[in-house]
Amino acid sequence: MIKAPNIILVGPMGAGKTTIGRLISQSMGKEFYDLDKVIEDNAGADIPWIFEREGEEGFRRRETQALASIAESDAGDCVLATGGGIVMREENRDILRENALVVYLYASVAQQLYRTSKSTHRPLLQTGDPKAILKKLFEVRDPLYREVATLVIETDARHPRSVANKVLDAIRRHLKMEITVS
Ligand SMILES: Nc1ncnc2c1ncn2[C@@H]1O[C@H](COP(=O)(O)OP(=O)(O)OP(=O)(O)O)[C@@H](O)[C@H]1O
Ligand SMILES: O=C(O)C1=C[C@@H](O)[C@@H](O)[C@H](O)C1
Ligand SMILES: [Mg+2]
Repeated sequence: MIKAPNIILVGPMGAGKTTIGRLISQSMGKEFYDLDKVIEDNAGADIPWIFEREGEEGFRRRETQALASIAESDAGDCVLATGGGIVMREENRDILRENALVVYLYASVAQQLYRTSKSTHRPLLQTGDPKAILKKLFEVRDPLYREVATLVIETDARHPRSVANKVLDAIRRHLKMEITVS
């Protein structure tokens, strides 16, 4: 049997990367990592604290280090949920493309807004009108998510379990296709 590669989920805040990542890791029998959590564990502090003390630039440095160490070392054995801004650095996009099967979880701005509205742990949404911020981020980032992704999965109007099943089906189909063409 051909071993599946590392699976990395990208997409905006509230797309469901953490939720869906955990579900598909269980189904695939792979280790699950959430990059935001890895960054927090490495720093011994939470994301709002890192943004406050080190600025977004400090957070992005930590994010690149954490991504590189997981993507390049955990050969084929993990599902990694990233943070919404992972595609902002070209260096990160190269790591993503070279080391994993990347899945873009697409969510409309309306869904992003709804799903992020119940929590206050995302510093970028604390500085103004969340809808306008999410819209602006989406305009910049949607093409970058598409640039690194092998698979794009729509998540609006779907229960997390149903999104997870859709992702698993798409991965299976994709890997079979890779086997027949190579
Ligand atoms: N398909 C879905 N339908 C409805 N709610 C969802 C769906 N996916 C995730 N959620 C809910 O949306 C919220 C945000 O999900 P989650 O934290 O998984 O997003 P994320 O993509 O990891 O965001 P971030 O980039 O900020 O880490 C959670 O409360 C989760 O339960
Ligand atoms: O969209 C972003 O830039 C971010 C998303 C979160 O997952 C965290 O990684 C952090 O709050 C930044
Ligand atoms: Mg998350």
